[in-house]
Amino acid sequence: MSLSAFSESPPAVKVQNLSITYRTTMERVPTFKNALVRFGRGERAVREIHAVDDVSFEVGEGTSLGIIGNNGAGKSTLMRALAGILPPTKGRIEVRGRITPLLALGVGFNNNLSGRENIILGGLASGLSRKEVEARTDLVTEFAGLEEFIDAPMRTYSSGMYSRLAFSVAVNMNPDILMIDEALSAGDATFKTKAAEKMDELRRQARAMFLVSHSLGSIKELCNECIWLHKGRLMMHGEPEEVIEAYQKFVNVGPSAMTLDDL
Ligand SMILES: Nc1ncnc2c1ncn2[C@@H]1O[C@H](COP(=O)(O)OP(=O)(O)OP(=O)(O)O)[C@@H](O)[C@H]1O
Repeated sequence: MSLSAFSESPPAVKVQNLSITYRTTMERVPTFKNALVRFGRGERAVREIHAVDDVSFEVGEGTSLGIIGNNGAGKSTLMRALAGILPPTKGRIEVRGRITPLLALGVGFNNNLSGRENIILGGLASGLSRKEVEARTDLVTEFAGLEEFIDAPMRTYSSGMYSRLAFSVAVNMNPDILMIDEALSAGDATFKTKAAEKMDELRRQARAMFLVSHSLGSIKELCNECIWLHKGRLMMHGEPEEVIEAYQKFVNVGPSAMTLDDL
């Protein structure tokens, strides 16, 4: 499907020829000896990873965009770039509105601080004033169901408690553009239901929503558009049904596999 089919409403996000390249050193612990050996072989000390490679798309207001693709396809990197955490190596990103930068849930949390202090951190990071964040602290705590633990350091939290708080921060700061990376895996079954309801509400309010998930069922349920990335390239942009079908054909797992975690 062509991109123009989606561009009736003004774009909330416009991505043009975006490339993100990571530069990493070859060794965990660089040594002089290894550097000499590499120099002798004429090898370079840095490795470039083209995590996002010349990707262009537009998302109109009111869109819920699912982002799918195998491990390492570049989904989280694209989300980080959209949130302004990673600068584009090449290309442009235009965003209209305030974005919540809590992506992979809890990125940016400090484990030595209490839950309450991390709510403040997360809120400030999403562009609210301290007063605005403080006014929301009880709501965030209550949504996460962590009233008793909110003043304990986050290192003492279970992983479920951790992700419940991260999700609650992400969704309760009233972002214009909501970005969720695998949110639906947050917490137990009860919390999942609550999370899904909250996402539904936000989807109706937010200017746009981005959801990265390996759960293709969730993408179908929650999104009205979908992009599929493969090795940093945009393979397809269209309606979730058709993009998921093409993706499943591509990975040859058949339509019955709704979760592709092991890819
Ligand atoms: N900080 C980093 N430094 C170097 N390379 C990175 C970094 N983060 C990601 N990469 C590489 O960039 C590529 C894309 O990674 P990314 O995390 O965006 O993929 P993904 O689609 O979100 O994967 P997954 O489904 O496993 O979460 C991978 O090859 C990965 O190894």
